[in-house]
Amino acid sequence: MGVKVAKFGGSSVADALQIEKIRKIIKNDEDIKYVVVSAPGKRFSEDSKVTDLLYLCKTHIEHKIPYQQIFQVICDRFMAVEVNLGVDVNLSYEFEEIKKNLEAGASADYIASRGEYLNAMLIAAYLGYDFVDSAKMVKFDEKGRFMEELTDKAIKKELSNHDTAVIPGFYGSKIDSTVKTFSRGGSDITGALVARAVGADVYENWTDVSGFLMADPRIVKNPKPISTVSYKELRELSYMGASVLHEDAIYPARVANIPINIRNTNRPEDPGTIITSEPAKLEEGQIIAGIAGYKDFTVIAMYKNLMSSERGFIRKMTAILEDFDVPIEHIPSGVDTLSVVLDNDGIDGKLDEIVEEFERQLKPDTIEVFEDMALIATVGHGMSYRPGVAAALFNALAKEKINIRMIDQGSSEMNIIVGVENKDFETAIRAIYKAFVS
Ligand SMILES: Nc1ncnc2c1ncn2[C@@H]1O[C@H](COP(=O)(O)OP(=O)(O)O)[C@@H](O)[C@H]1O
Ligand SMILES: N[C@@H](CC(=O)OP(=O)(O)O)C(=O)O
Repeated sequence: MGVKVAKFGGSSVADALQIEKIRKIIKNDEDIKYVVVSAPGKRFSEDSKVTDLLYLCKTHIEHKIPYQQIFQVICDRFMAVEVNLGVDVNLSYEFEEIKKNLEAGASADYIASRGEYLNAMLIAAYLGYDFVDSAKMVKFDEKGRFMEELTDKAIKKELSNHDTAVIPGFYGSKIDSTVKTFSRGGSDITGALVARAVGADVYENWTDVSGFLMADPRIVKNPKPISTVSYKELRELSYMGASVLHEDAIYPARVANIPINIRNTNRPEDPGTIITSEPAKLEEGQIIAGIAGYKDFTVIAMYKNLMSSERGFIRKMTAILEDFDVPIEHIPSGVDTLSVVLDNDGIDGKLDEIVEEFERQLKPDTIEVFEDMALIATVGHGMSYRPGVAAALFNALAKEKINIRMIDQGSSEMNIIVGVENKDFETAIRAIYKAFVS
């Protein structure tokens, strides 16, 4: 008998009906010993995720606006699940505790984490599994940086006392015991950490699509599924916006060589996508594994005569951004040109000051700023050393009259990233998909 870790995302645990589906999945596979769950997600497209409602309570309190009505909506959702599953976990006590902490000024991370906490308690009671709080196992230092080794040891130690357990995803605790969350979508990371610590044979990630698709199904109609893909290809796609798996969930599985299997809770008969160190198995004639991207970047493009022979240009540029505490996404460069791609959230309103500082310290001949840009990555090991791939991609975009503002090809030749205007994002993805896949 083996050991599997199964993570169920928000849509898979959105209400009692969905939780009944996951019970069937678990009962049909005795190897699923450890279950990681998210907070209830959307039940239909206009619905709210519990995590979003929890953050909303916190912002209401910060702005001294009554939060009780939103909190009641959250309580009602959990109470309906408790009644419909026929379990009793003393929710009214839990709600009172959360309310008390909220009013005493508990952090946004604490309040956001309660969705996973309450859902895991309910699901553990329903499955007859132990509830094990992640705050005991997933550790962050005093600055909020994730502590990999300590976490691995703590999970191993704690779970050695439990044959079967339900564990809330998304959060852990700092050394001072306060709650700290991963970034949004972080339950995928918790699942991977548990899989690594218990030496799972496979890490199953259950969601609402039958695996990784070659493009975002909200943009491309019926994109082809990917049956197998490598950790590296998947990390590129996740990092570039394919939200089905958090980009940081890949590392823990990869170091322990644990295959990740993306599955659909609503269609458990589908095999989904298997992720290992092997490159994507492509159909005859197909050269890419997938396309992903996201919006809201700024590109600052500089030209300076003889830039290529100037010493320290890039160092000075990165030092300026470090001083402003702005992370860099990409640095595409030409002979005497250098662009830097920044995430708008990361710029945090400091664009004018950054440009001024670039002008003062770097003295470029020209400096251009392109706001409202989107980045699109076309990814696949099959692209390496194959002539004509970039040309086919640029032709596809030219045919749609889309301006490419920036091009960046990773040294592995496993991806080509193009920058286009936000307004062209969806059309560009469809054009690339059409050129390479259908
Ligand atoms: N390449 C892709 N393949 C599959 N799904 C994708 C892709 N890109 C974006 N998605 C979206 O990711 C969603 C699943 O991720 P998410 O909403 O985080 O699920 P969960 O709540 O189960 O964690 C899908 O419903 C789909 O709309
Ligand atoms: N509930 C958290 C964490 C998470 O991973 O959720 P999901 O599995 O639904 O993406 C969020 O909404 O960010």
